[in-house]
Amino acid sequence: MSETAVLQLEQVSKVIKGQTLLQPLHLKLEAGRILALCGGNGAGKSTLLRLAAGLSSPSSGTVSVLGMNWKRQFKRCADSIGYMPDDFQFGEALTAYETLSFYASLRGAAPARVHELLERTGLREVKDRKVAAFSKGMRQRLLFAQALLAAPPLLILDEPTNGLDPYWMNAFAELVSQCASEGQSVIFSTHQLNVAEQSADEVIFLDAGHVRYQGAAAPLKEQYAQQGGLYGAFADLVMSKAGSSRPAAAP
Ligand SMILES: Nc1ncnc2c1ncn2[C@@H]1O[C@H](COP(=O)(O)OP(=O)(O)OP(=O)(O)O)[C@@H](O)[C@H]1O
Repeated sequence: MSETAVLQLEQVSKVIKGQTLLQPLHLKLEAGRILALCGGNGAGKSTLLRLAAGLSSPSSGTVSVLGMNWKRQFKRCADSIGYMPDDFQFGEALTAYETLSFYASLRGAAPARVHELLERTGLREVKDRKVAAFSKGMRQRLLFAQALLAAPPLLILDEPTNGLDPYWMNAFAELVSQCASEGQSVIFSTHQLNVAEQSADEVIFLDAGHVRYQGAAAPLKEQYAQQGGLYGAFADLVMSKAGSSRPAAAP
């Protein structure tokens, strides 16, 4: 008997006002796997992640988390995910510690978890500083810590490395790999193919709502080893096609 997928999309599409943002797609993410969603601006990455996070309803098909349908078991699905949106404003009057403690109380996470995550995301030293004084990268790390609070089975991260410096971009890859080794599944979007290269087991290349590649990262990395790995693969399978979205960042 096959294991229940942590995230499953079956024949899912998204159409808004007659415009197809996402062509019908299937996706199955197993426990402990990391999936990178790569694509240029407007490719449909956030659209897909919002569907996975139950924040938007599919125009066709079904989205389920651990075999539960978002429509029928919203609360249990919501309790099973950690979500990091691509744009989010924290309450600026609170410190990093207060902010994370606030979300911890909403998610039922222990105070010790707040300290642990401040440490893991490099924010312990600045925990008593107001979030208003945080840089973009520090806010991103706080947002990432927020998603990890309840140690959910599924992490849905929209552009998690946006604004991170090279050290933290590398650290992000290590952090998600650690989450996966502890059994959590991760789906994240990125423009940075080097981040996908470092951490993803599986990749989806999206282009104007179309899936151009979906599958294991390893054979693609091997096939395009002489052309820069996943960057070379993306250049060949997406960027070289007429009418494709703009290039993603080079490694
Ligand atoms: N609510 C909406 N109504 C109409 N069009 C929308 C809506 N949300 C997104 N779109 C369009 O859907 C397409 C995909 O948007 P989406 O935000 O999913 O792309 P993305 O891959 O996350 O892009 P980026 O890398 O720039 O963040 C874009 O053309 C966008 O303009």
